Amino acid sequence: MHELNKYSGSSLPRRTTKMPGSTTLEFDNAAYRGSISLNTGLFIDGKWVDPVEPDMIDIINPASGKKIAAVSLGSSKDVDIAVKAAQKAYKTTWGLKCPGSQRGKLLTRLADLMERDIDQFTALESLNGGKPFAVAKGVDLAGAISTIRYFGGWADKIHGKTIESNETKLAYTRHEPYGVVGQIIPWNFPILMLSWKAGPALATGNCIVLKPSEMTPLSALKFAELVAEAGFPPGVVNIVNGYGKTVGQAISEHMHISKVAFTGSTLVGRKILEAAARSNLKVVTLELGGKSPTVIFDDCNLDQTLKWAMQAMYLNMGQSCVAGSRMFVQEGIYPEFMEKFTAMVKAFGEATGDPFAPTTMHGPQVSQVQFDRIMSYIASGKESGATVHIGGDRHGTEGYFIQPTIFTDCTPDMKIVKEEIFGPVVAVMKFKTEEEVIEAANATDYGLSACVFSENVGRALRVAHAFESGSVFVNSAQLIECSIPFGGYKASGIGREQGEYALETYTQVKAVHVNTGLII
Ligand SMILES: NC(=O)C1=CN([C@@H]2O[C@H](COP(=O)(O)OP(=O)(O)OC[C@H]3O[C@@H](n4cnc5c(N)ncnc54)[C@H](O)[C@@H]3O)[C@@H](O)[C@H]2O)C=CC1
Ligand code: BAL
Repeated sequence: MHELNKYSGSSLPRRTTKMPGSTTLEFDNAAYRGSISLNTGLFIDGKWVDPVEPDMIDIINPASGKKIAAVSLGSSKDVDIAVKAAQKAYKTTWGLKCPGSQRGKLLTRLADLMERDIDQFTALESLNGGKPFAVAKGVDLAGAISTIRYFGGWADKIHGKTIESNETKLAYTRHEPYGVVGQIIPWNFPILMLSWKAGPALATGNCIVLKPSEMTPLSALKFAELVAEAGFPPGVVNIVNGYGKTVGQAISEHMHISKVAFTGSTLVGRKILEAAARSNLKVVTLELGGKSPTVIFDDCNLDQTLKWAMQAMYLNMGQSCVAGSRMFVQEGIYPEFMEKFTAMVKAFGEATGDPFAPTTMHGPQVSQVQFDRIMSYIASGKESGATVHIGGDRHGTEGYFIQPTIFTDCTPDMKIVKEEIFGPVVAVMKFKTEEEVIEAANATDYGLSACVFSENVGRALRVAHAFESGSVFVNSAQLIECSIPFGGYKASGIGREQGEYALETYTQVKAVHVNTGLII
C-alpha cells in the first residue's frame, strides 16, 4: 500500500494514492517544504518485507490526534527471521569477518547521509513526536548524527590488552562482539535513542535486531533506508516494528540474542530482566526512569540558573528521563527565583502550538495515553494538597497539549514528588541547609541525573559527589553528549551508554593464554 499525505503545519493528512508498503508525506510549512517517501514494512536482511502475519498500526500526529500513516506490525515470527538474518551476517560479512576500519567507514558514511537528510528526519520527528522543529533539529538530530559519527571513529580502536603473567606465559585479551543484539527503543527521543544503541553495537561488530516504539517508528524507517544506501551488508541492521508485548518480548526472550539494550519504563525493564533470566541469561543494559533533583542554592547565578532550570524541566514537553522534576530552592532566593521562574514558564507556555511554527517552543505530549497519565498526576497533585502555581490544565481542544505546570507546597509523600510523571510538571520545594537538601534529593528509588546550582565551587562539588546519581550537572542541565557515559544508579538502570564505556557493554572479553615455555 502506498499513501500520500500532505501537511501544512499540523493540518489533517490528505491521502491521495495507494501502492504496496510505502507512504509519501508532503510538508508545506515554514519549517519544512517537500515530500518524504518512506517504506512502511519491516527491514530484514537488507530488504523491505511484509510481516509473516500481516498487521498494521496507525501512526498518529500528536498535535492533531489524527492519523499520519499506517506501518507494518511484526510478531515473534518476524523476530525469528530477523535473528537468522543477523546470525548469517555476523558469521559471513560482519563481526570478526569485517575489519573495524570498514565498519567505521560505513558508520561515517551513514552519519553523512543522515546529515544530508537532516531536515527530512527532523520533519518526521516533529510530525510523529510533536517536537518543535528547531529543537528536534538541534537536539535530536544533531545528537543522533554526532553519535553515529563518534562511534564510527571508535570502530578501529577496539582492542584488548597484553598481560605478562610470568616468563613462560603470554596472555592477552580480545574484546569480541556478542553476535546478535536486541535493541528496544522508546518514543521520547526516537532517532536519538536509536543512535545511542545502533552506534556502539555496530562499531563493535554486532548485528542488531531493533524495535522502535510502535508509536514513533517513522524516523527508524528512514534510518533503515540510509543503512541500505550506505552499503551495510544485508542482515547487519534489522528493524522490526511492533508492540512491546509481542516483538519486544520476543527479543527479550530469544535464545539467539546474546544481549539486549532497552530504554523505557522501569516496569518493562524488570520484565526484560526476567525474560533474560528465563531464557539464555543474555546480558541486559537498561536505561529507565528518573525523578531528578534540581538543587538551587542562594549563591547561584540566578539568570543562568533560571534558564538551565527551565531546560532541565520542560525540554521535550517534560518527556525526558532526566527531567528536573523535583526542584529544591534555598529559602533566601526562593521569592525572587519563583517570581522570575513563573514569568519564564508563563512565556514558554504562551509559545505552545504547532511544532512546525517558528515561534513554537512547547508541543504536545506524544499520545492520548501519556496525556491521560500526566493529567491524572496533575489531578493527584491537586487532591493531595499541593498548589497549582501555574498551568495545571490542558492547552487547547485538539491534540495532546498540556500547559507547563508548577506545583508548590509539595511534600515528600506526594505522588507528584515520588513518581516519574514524564510531562511538563515540576514540584517545587523550599530548603534551608545543604545537609537537608542532599538527604531530600536522594530520597528516591531513582538515580539517573541531578543538577546543582551554586557559585561556591566547593559546595557545588560536595553536593555533586553526594548525589546518588549516574549523571550530575553543575551549573547546567541536560547536556548529554555522545562522548560522556550515561546511565542510572538505583532503579534508573543498569550499565552505561555513550562514550568509551558503551563499547564495554557491547563486547565480551576473551583471555587467551599462550604457553611460551612451560613443560609438564
Ligand atoms: N527512560 C526513558 O527515556 C523512558 C521512560 N519512559 C517511562 O515509561 C512510562 C510509560 O511509557 P511507555 O510507553 O508505556 O513505556 P514502555 O517502557 O512501555 O515503552 C518503551 C519501549 O518498550 C517496549 N515494550 C513495552 N512492553 C514491553 C515488553 N513487555 N517487553 C519488551 N519491550 C516492551 C515498547 O514497545 C517501547 O518500544 C513513561 O511515562 C515514562 O515514565 C517511557 C519512555 C522512555
Ligand atoms: N533517555 C535518555 C534521554 C532522555 O530521555 O532525556
